Amino acid sequence: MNHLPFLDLPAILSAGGTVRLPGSKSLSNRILLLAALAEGETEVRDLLKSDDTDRMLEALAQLGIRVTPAGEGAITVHGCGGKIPVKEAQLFLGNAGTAFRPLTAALALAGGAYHLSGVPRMHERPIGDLVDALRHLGADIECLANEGYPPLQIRPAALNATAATVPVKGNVSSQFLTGLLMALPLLYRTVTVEVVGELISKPYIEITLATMGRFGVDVAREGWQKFTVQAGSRYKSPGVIYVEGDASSASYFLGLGAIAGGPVRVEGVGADSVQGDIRFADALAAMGARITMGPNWIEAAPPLNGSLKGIEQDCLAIPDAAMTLVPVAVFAKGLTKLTGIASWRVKETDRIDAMANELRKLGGTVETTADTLTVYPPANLDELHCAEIETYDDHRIAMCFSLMTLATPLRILDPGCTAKTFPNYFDRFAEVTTAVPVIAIDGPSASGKGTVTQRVAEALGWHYLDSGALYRLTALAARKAGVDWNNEAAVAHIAAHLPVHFAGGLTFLGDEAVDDQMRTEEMGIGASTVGALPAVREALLLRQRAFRQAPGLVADGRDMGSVVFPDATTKVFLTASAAVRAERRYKQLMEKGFSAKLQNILQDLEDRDARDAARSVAPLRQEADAKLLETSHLTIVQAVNQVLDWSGNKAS
Ligand SMILES: O=C(O)C1=C[C@@H](OP(=O)(O)O)[C@@H](O)[C@H](O)C1
Ligand SMILES: C=C(OP(=O)(O)O)C(=O)O
Repeated sequence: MNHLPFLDLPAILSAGGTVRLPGSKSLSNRILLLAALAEGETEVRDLLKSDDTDRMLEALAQLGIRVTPAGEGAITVHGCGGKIPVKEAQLFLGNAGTAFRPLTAALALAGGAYHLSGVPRMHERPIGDLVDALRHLGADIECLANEGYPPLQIRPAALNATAATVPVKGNVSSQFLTGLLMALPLLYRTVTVEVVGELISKPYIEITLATMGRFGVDVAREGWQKFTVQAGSRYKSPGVIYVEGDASSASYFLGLGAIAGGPVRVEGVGADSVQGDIRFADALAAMGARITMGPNWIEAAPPLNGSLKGIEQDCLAIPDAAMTLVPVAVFAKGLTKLTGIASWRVKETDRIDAMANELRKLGGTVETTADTLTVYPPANLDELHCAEIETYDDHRIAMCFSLMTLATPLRILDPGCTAKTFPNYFDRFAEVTTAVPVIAIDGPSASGKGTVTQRVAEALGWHYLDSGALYRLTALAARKAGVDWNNEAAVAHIAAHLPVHFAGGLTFLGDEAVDDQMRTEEMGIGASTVGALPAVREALLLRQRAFRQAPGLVADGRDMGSVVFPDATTKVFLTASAAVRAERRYKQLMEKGFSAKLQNILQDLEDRDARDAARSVAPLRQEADAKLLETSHLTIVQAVNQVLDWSGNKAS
């Protein structure tokens, strides 16, 4: 599991390949609960292993349901035949709606005392409409903090034996109707659920009915209005049951296939799926993507000619996958308006605000209302820029924004939040994407690496990063602000907010071109001093990674291959003897008309080498995977050609 505070994603050039999907969250948690309530043993195969299913499994264990391993990706649930063994328990259900809502319903009718709680956000997610329906049936449920919200205390109650119908509202979440339907067989009498008003997320009710059917309970229905569970309905184990791949998880890869070259194929869901979120593929097709489908797979590729086009899409039936249309829309021509998404506001976070805020951080243009979100794609993708993406403990925000790497590198905060439904999402993502290549050239001061790096970048038509310049600029900015170079916190603050930009071959700090000021020996010492401070290196990390833009980057520094771009496609350690470097620096200074003493330069270089090699953070050394380029006896052209040769790229 991923507990990193952040994950920096490089920009990507393209995506293609096949992804085997993890199991469906919606199916996994329904199957687990029904297998627990059923008579007999159920072997569940391809179960999703994630936070949400772990919460359900933990709850079932506490309720006395025995679950035993049954080989790779499979478990056996020993059903209780409708009689939950443990009559008193405190259950923590995290932020799993598919655990919280159905367990509330089942336990309210189970005749025990149960305390149900979740993460703070779960206590802000409404459950009042389900509680009202269960109270109508005679259940004793207390909302312990705020009426209509968890945490809940359920107590044994004399259930109302005469209520033949139970009304439930379904305009906030379909999980209320789902929970009620799944629990009704515990009443052992005929009850009809009447849906009051609008029902959202309808396809999830189909998943519920289909799963109940697999466990032997057929629900009679009148459209979307009435659902009747007959007396005598009992869950019976189907023996072995397979969990389909997750159609919502598929959306990220299909979205990628549609925008980034493709094709990308997902395996585990397809035309035969019971999950409504496969209809996300229709929305992509409406945007012009090429979609093909088999019974158990879906493939997406961009339009053959031209680009995707914006659409207006009613998302009421695909609330989860619809979020993926937001990043996809950025790469389309014309605006995309998503409607019917009011429920986004009561999910893992307020998803309308979260998606809009984070897209704006990258430079995107978004408009929102209470129940719509409109994306205005930029005229030019260059308008988008690197930023830190807040994920609000919402797996889908983290996964959605990974698609934005087709435009810019970015930082995902708390990437581990994908564990709610897709623990190793970013590994799968890396497997089907090709990151922008980086040639990392590290080496000591005055080795000539700056010149070689620039020439390699020019030859390839790639971007160029002079990372040393960022350290020099930090030292210069600190000096201008009167901040001591050893004041770590203050210098790190300056580094994080450095108003730097590079234009016309010049380096600007604010409005001032500072190339001459930063290229002095003194600022060289400043760079090495501030560069030894871990907080400063940390503050400059994302700024450096932001340079990794298509078609490629050639980066010059001291920790390019080891720290900043550990996945660099080519790593070079470029050096020369101290004597040769001192001579080169001496000549440079003479040419610029500065006076200097060769012996002093040599001494300074040797001191700096020692300081750089000895520092505890990112010490200067040749990494095991870097190729050594000793340039003492090479011309610049020879050195450039050697790097080009190692990188496998030809000059453009
Ligand atoms: O029943 C289900 O499995 C789900 C129903 C949907 O919720 P709403 O009905 O609250 O929209 C969906 O967003 C959620 O991820 C899973
Ligand atoms: C809304 C979601 O989850 P939950 O099952 O907790 O409602 C989701 O997975 O997007």
